[in-house]
Amino acid sequence: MSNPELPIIDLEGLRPKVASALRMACERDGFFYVRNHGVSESLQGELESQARTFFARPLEEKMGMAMEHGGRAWRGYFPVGGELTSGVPDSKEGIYFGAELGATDPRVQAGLPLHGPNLFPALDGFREAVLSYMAAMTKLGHRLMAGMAESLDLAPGDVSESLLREPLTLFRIFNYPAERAETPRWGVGEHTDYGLLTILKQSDESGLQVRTAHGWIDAPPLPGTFLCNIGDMLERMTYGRYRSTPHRVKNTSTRDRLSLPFFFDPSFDAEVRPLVPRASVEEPPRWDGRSVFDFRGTYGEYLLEKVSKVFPHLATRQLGGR
Ligand SMILES: O=C(O)CCC(=O)C(=O)O
Ligand SMILES: [Fe+2]
Repeated sequence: MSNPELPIIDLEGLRPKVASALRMACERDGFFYVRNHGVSESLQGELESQARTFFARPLEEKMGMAMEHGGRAWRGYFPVGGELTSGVPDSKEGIYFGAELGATDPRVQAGLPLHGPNLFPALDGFREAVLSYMAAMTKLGHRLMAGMAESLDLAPGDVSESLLREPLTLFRIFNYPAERAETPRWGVGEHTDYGLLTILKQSDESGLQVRTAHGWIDAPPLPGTFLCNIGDMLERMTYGRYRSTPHRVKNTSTRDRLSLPFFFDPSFDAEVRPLVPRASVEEPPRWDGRSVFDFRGTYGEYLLEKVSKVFPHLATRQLGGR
């Protein structure tokens, strides 16, 4: 199931060349690697080593910053089995982060869900590494979305003004424990991502699989690159011309697998509307039988509906019974 075919896009290439490579990748599988992305290797190394140190701590200590303590900001640690995909517990543990907002921020004062301060472990340098990495990823997210706009023959402002005034940036660090069972469980079941763009860093262990038109293929880590994929909102904006493609994870290696997805999503209050003319192609059938076009409302509402399914218990308690 290995596949060298997901394209690798060099971001230092000429702009029109990058735009046409993005167009081809997004019309095909919606998955592509990027190289020459400008994010420091030493920062990535530091973050990975901080993350490994954290996950190696005793469960009791990690539970000290569990998501139950994160309130409406929806931040913190969840243990193996704590998150569900399509109702089934995932074989992974992880930490949820987002933009660091203090108590005086108007959005926090207004009690807006998913906005607020992060929970950080008491490890020297952890907080700094996460915040620097999120800043670098936000910059890369804007750069990639400018390329996406160009790839759709849109002016940069068409996307940035309507959707990216205050992009919602979510960052997760996952650890998929080495599975010793003969039939390893799913680390994450089949799903699509909710927003615009996911930029993924993986440790040396493979495990991610992508459902292309030709069947499931592996999307292993490649040195010096990030793996990007587009989410439901980009599919919606383009009437399905760009694909939000299902993927899933199984760690079959004998080592724990770390993955660090960064989600670059529309502003919470943005209503995501199609930005390109409707093509004559039929909408392809979706993995979950639901259409990304039926939904009416803001991106925030779409997202809350999704997260309340993956953490039903927390959603009732912390988001007020959604
Ligand atoms: O761990 C991975 O490689 C991917 C995780 C993922 O698909 C997600 O968090 O949406
Ligand atoms: Fe995903």
